[in-house]
Amino acid sequence: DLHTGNNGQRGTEDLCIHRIGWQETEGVISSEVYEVEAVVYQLSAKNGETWDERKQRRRKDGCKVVTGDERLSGRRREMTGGTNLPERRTPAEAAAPEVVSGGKLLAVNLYISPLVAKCDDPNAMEDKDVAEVVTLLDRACRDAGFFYVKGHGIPDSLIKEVRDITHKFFDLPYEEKVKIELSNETGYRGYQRVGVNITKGVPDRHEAIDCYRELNKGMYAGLGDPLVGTNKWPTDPNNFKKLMEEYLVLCTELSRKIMRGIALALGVPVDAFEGKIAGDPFWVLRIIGYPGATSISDEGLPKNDVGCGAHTDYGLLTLVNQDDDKTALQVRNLSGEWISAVPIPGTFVCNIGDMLKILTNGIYESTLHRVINNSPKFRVCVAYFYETNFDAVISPLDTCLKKTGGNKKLETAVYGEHLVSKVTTNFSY
Ligand SMILES: N=C(N)NCCCC[C@H](N)C(=O)O
Ligand SMILES: O=C(O)CCC(=O)C(=O)O
Ligand SMILES: [Fe+2]
Repeated sequence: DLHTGNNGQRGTEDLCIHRIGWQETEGVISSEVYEVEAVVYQLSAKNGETWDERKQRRRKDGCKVVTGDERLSGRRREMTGGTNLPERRTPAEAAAPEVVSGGKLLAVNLYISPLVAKCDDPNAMEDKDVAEVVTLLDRACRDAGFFYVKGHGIPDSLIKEVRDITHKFFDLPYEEKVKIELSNETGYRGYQRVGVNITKGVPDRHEAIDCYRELNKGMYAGLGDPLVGTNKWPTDPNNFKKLMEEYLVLCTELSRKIMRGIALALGVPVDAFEGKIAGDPFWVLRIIGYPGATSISDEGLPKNDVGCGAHTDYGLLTLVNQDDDKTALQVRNLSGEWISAVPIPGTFVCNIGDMLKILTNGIYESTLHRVINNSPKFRVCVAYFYETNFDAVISPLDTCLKKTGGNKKLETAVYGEHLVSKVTTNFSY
């Protein structure tokens, strides 16, 4: 961390600049992301005080310590070289919470806590903080198809624990992991080794545990039968299942709230994505590991380094919990360029799925994305997919149809059929 400012002589604030993310190729850092914390105070520093002592004393003195999120509305700025410090921003600039990567607008970085707190309140939109989140959410979904959320209420410690336990599982020997192997007989639930999952005919360089919400045989007139089975949780690490189940509950509730925000953003009733559409949401959890990059295979041939080929997700909204220290997820923007989703600790990367694209008649695009782990280190990602009701019949919402000129751009889909057709063709057997 770098500290700058006026060293407490007589001014009003110090800036504490943390490096919170960086992009690394073969050990060479090409870009870095910083966050700025401002410490507002009136007192001058005492001689010999350390930064932390000073901060503590100011807190005690009733001075306000504000974080980058409160002060800069979550604005992040990517810089190259890592030698320049971000300049001070005007309040107007501070209110523009975009994430920039390689000089381009990548996504909107949303501090969604007002929405999380008030989305079930009938007058939520009268709250100016909620209205602001909703405006930004609309912009994110329209222009980027993809955004980061912070202020979501899921403890950072839990988010990190979920990744840590995932690393522990993938570190186990193959014989241990394959005990919970996925097959068509397990309802496509369980562990798949590297190369078994395929995207557009090409094996992906990832291993994973796939989990789905429970389905019983014959439910929905048998629509879900290929996915019937109980989830195959590892027994080692021993608290794996418990932790993931706790996490699933929180992700489901958070997603429902974000979908309320998206409904407000679209100008449809706040509960438009509940009831028949997603009042009984299906979910998918993929616990994924991507081996570190090795550019040459044992046979001396260049290796396929694509961790997951370009695809869109199938449902409404995806919450991606990714390792903090490797940049691997890439998102294609509206101009067709691939942009890296540099990790921002404590955030989820959210992207829009196929069902939301249909519901909005294309106002929101389902985001094409892929994963390339160029880091020499093993990367994990725990992706939570919030989907519609399994048997939901999905076609554009009236308001969205009107807004887009009245012509249906996409075929009506039954979510469960879409999911089953994807899952049953995703494996190399
Ligand atoms: N449940 C979801 N969304 N899973 C996404 C997996 C994407 C890769 C898959 N092989 C494919 O081709 O779709
Ligand atoms: O690993 C990631 O960051 C994203 C994974 C993903 O896109 C998926 O599983 O659908
Ligand atoms: Fe995906």
